Amino acid sequence: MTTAGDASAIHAPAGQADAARVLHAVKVYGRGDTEVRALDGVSVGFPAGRFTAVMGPSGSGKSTLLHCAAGLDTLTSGSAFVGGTDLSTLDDRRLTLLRRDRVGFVFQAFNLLPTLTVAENITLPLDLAGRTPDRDRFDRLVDTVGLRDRLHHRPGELSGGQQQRVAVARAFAGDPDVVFADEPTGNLDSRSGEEVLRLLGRTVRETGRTVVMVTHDPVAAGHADEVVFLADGRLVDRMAAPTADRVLDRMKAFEPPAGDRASAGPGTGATRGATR
Ligand SMILES: Nc1ncnc2c1ncn2[C@@H]1O[C@H](COP(=O)(O)OP(=O)(O)OP(=O)(O)O)[C@@H](O)[C@H]1O
Repeated sequence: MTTAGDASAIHAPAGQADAARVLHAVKVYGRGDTEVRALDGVSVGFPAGRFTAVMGPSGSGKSTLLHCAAGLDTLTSGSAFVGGTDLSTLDDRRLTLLRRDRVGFVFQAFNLLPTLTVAENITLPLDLAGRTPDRDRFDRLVDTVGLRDRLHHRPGELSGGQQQRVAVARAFAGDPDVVFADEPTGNLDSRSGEEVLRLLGRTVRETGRTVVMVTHDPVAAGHADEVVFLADGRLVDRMAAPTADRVLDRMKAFEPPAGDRASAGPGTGATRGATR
């Protein structure tokens, strides 16, 4: 295992194509006194057919990395690729099309359309693209997420866990290159969260899809094939075959020394993750 500060030695396993990656990614918010360097030269690939979790303390740049890798935000410098496509070469229209056709999203807040049924929410990306959903594929997806008896319900009639499973089905409906999930279990109780995590893991393993998930929670990260760790906007480690305990141990290294903890205040990522 590599150590913090030795970022040059952190590589993905050799020989695997990346579904998405960023190279020398820098993201600066604000300027002058208020400048924040949210990403400070991150190079990381997310291998195709794998479930990768992104972890790190609060403010380490996880969401920024996810948003820039997914084309929801632009880098200050460096490059972001989905498959072989360099996002910086796309104009707004082509970027919108790439997000619609090649990327799936799952957000903490579900983001379902309340007036549409479950079935309509799932096929929405395809409908927007003018594509006809493949019936068999749709059926398999509905069975995988366990929502067959809820297809004609509206999101408001579902539990949070069920709503997030709809969001997962929607994210995979268009057969995207990669699904980006930002704290997908953040609004769920631990049992519903566990179901969503198992669903993500199963979908990756059974269909060869790719998932990149930001989380604070070592238990959530333990469902991934690999965890990448950020600290202060830099990639500091990768862990293959993670378990919740190993991830928690690694996160403890980010906590301030005991003497500094009182002044650090509540809510570092490590602390929050450990207590969920
Ligand atoms: N729109 C913005 N304007 C200014 N600063 C921002 C903006 N978005 C993020 N930041 C800053 O960039 C840094 C990284 O933020 P980011 O949300 O990526 O971290 P994170 O690791 O996802 O944090 P958390 O775990 O708390 O969600 C933080 O210091 C944050 O305050």
